[in-house]
Amino acid sequence: MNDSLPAVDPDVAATADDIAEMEIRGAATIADAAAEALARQAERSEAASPEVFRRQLRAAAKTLYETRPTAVSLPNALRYVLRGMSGETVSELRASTIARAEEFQVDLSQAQSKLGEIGSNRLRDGDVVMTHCHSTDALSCLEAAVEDGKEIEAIVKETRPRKQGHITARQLRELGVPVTLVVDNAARRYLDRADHVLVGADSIAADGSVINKIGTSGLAVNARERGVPVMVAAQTIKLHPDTMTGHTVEIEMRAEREVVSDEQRADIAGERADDGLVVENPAFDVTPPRYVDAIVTERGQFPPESIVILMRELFGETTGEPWAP
Ligand SMILES: O=C(COP(=O)(O)O)[C@H](O)[C@H](O)COP(=O)(O)O
Repeated sequence: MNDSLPAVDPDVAATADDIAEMEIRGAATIADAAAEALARQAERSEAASPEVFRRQLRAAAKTLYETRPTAVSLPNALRYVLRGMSGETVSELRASTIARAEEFQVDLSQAQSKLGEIGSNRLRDGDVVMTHCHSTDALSCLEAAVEDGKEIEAIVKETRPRKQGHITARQLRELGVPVTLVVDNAARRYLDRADHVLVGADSIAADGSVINKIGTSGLAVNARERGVPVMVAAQTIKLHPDTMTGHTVEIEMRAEREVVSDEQRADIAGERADDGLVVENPAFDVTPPRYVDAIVTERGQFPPESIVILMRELFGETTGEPWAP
């Protein structure tokens, strides 16, 4: 049924471009923007029939879905909004879609606050927390701890190649948290000072594996070796339902220019042709459950091995593609 889906609203196309180019990034923020884009598509639609309206919304969902493959919050958001599209007329469909998108956005924000309260209970006054990348779910835990009056210090990994650690450092400084910014290679050395490693997630698999920014798995292994507990802050929108039926999570490979410029590549390649030089840039990696101490969600904290129970409760066994009729 996806043949000849109609063109999407320019705002939807712009949101899709922003997600692909990482102007909009981070799993929760992507989900929020995707729900918002579907609402815009519904609002602007001039469909002459309910069937045309539904096809436009499916086309918008497909365009958004195809931007980045790893954060499951994106298809989960699209599926949630499209499943709430109901009514016999275009105006009923429009109203239900917009209402459902708004409900999703409100739930997302409330889940993050709730998760933050739960996660902050793991943090004690005076704790030092090491972070990786930039996660709004992880920051929610730190913010709640600070609001509770706890003195928290942060060691923030830079997170090459895109340096999302700078965003984390800036937001932590806004909260008044003392920050030590370190390059990724310094993480093991600074783990000696850390009481927790705190990261977010793009997807959580049914076996409790955590898919997050490249470098998370190495950090978790080092933390285990150093005896530092690893806490993953992830709303249930990050649970990947397809992994219950054996599917794996696709790891996004991004452009080599994020790692080396054309000039740098030419310099490395030297006199030889480029063929022998390969630059790989995986954006995410998989941390096995044995290196994770707790997954903190808005439904409570879970040992990674038991997350599948929550996943079954929330998603059932079947999912399907977000835009499937
Ligand atoms: O890996 C990243 C972002 O990767 P990118 O910068 O490539 O999108 C974040 O840790 C998760 O998405 C969780 O973020 P949040 O808690 O905000 O959902």
